[in-house]
Amino acid sequence: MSLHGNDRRDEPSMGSAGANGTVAAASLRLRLNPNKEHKPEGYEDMELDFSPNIFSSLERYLPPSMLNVARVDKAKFMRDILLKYLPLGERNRAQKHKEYRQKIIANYQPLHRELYSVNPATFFVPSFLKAINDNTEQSFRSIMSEPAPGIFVFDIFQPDFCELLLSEIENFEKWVTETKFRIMRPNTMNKYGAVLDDFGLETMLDKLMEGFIRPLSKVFFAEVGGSTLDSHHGFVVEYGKDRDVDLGFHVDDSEVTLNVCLGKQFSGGELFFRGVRCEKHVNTGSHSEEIFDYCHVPGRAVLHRGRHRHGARATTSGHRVNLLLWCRSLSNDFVRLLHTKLFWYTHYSVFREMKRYQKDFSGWCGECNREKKERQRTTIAATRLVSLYVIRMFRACA
Ligand SMILES: O=C(O)CCC(=O)C(=O)O
Ligand SMILES: [Fe+2]
Repeated sequence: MSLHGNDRRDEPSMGSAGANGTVAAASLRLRLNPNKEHKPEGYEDMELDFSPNIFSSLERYLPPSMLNVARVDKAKFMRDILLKYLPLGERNRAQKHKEYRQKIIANYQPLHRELYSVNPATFFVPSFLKAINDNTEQSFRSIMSEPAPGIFVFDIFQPDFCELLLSEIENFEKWVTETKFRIMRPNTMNKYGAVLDDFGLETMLDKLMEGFIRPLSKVFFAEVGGSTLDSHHGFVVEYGKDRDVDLGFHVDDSEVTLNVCLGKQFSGGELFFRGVRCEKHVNTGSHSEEIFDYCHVPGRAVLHRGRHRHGARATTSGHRVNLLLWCRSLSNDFVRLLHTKLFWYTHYSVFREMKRYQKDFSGWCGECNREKKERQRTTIAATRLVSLYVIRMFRACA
């Protein structure tokens, strides 16, 4: 079992927290709880080291005195805090990656500019759009099926959008071949595919996550950080002849994963799911009720927890391209970590690191859940035994 990740891991380092609901980070202080009334600003148009969404969600943790200062000062304040806890190696890596991206963006000419910002009416099928606009659990359920617990399936993209995106990807790959540019693949398990964020689609995908996937995750995956998704890794995987064949059993480096088939014609390539597991239980066996296979349909999305173990079977003919959006929750957990003295941060999810310090994930890990039930059964059985014993004692004395 592998963590299907594109990022490295680092060890936590320690620091100190203040006593009054704010964190002393040298002279920098953040609130312990977010100010829910405060409406954060957008940071999309600014040159920042982290995703604009992270700044928007972190803004709710600013001390009251900072809330009304100029946006650029708020951004600087938050950037300083984030950089302070980003390990040096990680900071260098992030800088190199930024330069890599800038080189691509300066040289690659997009084919379909209309893809680079979200246009709901041309991107999404009307049923999906209506459900998102209605924004209720009932409206979401009306367009979704849940063929296995925690796996949601629904139509999302219009065929024309899928075609346009496929042709943009082909155009990018043509450019890569012609210029012999050495691109980074989406992650360690793929030899093919491309990172959409690297050639200009990051802002569009951020909007897709923020406006269309977070509302769903807030309802269905709140216990794993679904309501605070604030950054993503967006890429396509490609299977078929001269491409990847299949994908091994893994968990994603995400809190919530959106997987949409863009096309084209293919057979095989089914996803197989085998239950949700925390870090400790990731290699445990699966139970019959956790076994679920799913066949991809172009334009259709599968939404699941990143910790829902899965893999993809061989694509036996044709060519399959899927869009993957690994959605992550960084800032809220970053603040909580500051307050719990675990002053540690990298641009991948701190939420998952926190799990190393927690023990019971029975809310979503199948195995923790079973262990908890087992503990409850044992406790009940023991209590009964003791009661029986006491009753017998009582009767014997009477
Ligand atoms: O091929 C697929 O549909 C699965 C891809 C996947 O699970 C991943 O990239 O994390
Ligand atoms: Fe995956």
